[in-house]
Amino acid sequence: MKRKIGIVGATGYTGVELLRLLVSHPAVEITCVTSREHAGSRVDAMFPNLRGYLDLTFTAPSDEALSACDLVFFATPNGIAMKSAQTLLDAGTKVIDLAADFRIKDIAVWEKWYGMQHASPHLVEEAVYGLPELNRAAIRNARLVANPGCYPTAVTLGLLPLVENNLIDVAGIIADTKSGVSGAGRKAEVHTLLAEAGDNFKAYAVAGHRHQPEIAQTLSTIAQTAISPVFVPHLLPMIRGIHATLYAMLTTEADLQQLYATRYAAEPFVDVMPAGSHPETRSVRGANVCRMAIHRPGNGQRVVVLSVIDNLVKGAAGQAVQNMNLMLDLAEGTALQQPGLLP
Ligand SMILES: NC(=O)C1=CN([C@@H]2O[C@H](COP(=O)(O)OP(=O)(O)OC[C@H]3O[C@@H](n4cnc5c(N)ncnc54)[C@H](OP(=O)(O)O)[C@@H]3O)[C@@H](O)[C@H]2O)C=CC1
Ligand SMILES: CC(=O)N[C@@H](CCC(=O)OP(=O)(O)O)C(=O)O
Repeated sequence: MKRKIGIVGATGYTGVELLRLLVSHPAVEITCVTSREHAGSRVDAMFPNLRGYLDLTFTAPSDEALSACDLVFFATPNGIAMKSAQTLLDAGTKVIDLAADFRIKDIAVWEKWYGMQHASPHLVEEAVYGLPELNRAAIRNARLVANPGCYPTAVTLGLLPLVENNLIDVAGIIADTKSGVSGAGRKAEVHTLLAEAGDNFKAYAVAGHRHQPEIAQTLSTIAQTAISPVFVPHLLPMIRGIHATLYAMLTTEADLQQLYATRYAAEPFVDVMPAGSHPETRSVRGANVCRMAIHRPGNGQRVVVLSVIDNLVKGAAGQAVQNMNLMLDLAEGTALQQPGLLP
């Protein structure tokens, strides 16, 4: 029997990306999709790319209706999933939150960065951080998964082999990252207007961005020492994609190409390119892949890792489906095999 899936916030960019991926999934059936604004409208009237794939109408969010699902995705702003998660878990429904409600283990840190009181701090400890390349076994057994942020996915995967093997000066890590505007979601905001973001390029949140503590938490847990990297995001005049340029100083000599190739050899959704390559965001557009390349400029001690993802796929909905597959004991790559969309 197909598993019943619900999506809260199905009219947003990550919500409609979940729909695009899940309509071709052979083992699941989407049974409940919510929108407060568009309740009562047909999904394919709003998203014609889904015509012929989905015969469903948006409903207003209701914990009772969502509790009939085997698994529910929250593709909602921060602070929504934390209000419903306990009710759904009590009903035996698994939960994946694409927002940040369950990502940060230190509640005080979360409340500082997200500017609100946590509604279910007791669930944060139980929640598994949904980066399969790090936590696959725990995700398989989880009822509640915190899907990672988009920038943290690109940055963490790019740095993982160096940090796991204690090869770099962790005090000097710099994560210089750039995102397309879909990373900001579908809501109307001046800074994502074509006339503002198009033909323009700028850094933002240099003084502090909420993904910095998320990256710091993961890297610090791996290294078992406090790591607080410099993290600078930029807004690129494109729609999908994140490019992270990661800088660190080697403290121990190693064959980095071999190290990365070995670390990710069994990972279906991480691609380590040949030494000296330049991964492009368009090579992962629409694909659930983190593609990376390792550089040693001048063969010195400086390491530069280039890491690209589609923020809506490996950075959000694709990673969430990968986690769903693990949680429902399905083949991990089901519905996630599409290559990137060129040009
Ligand atoms: N965009 C990206 O690249 C990434 C986004 N994320 C995170 O995923 C989440 C969703 O992002 P994104 O799809 O971009 O967001 P959008 O702003 O595009 O969509 C938000 C969705 O949530 C619904 N919603 C808003 N408020 C509520 C509420 N109070 N209760 C129930 N539903 C609500 C909206 O529909 P309606 O108002 O009609 O109910 C809409 O469908 C966010 O937390 C974001 O930070 C994570 C990684 C990457
Ligand atoms: C370009 C852009 O605006 N990106 C967003 C990415 C954040 C995001 O998606 O939030 P979570 O991953 O934490 O849910 C930002 O910088 O706020």
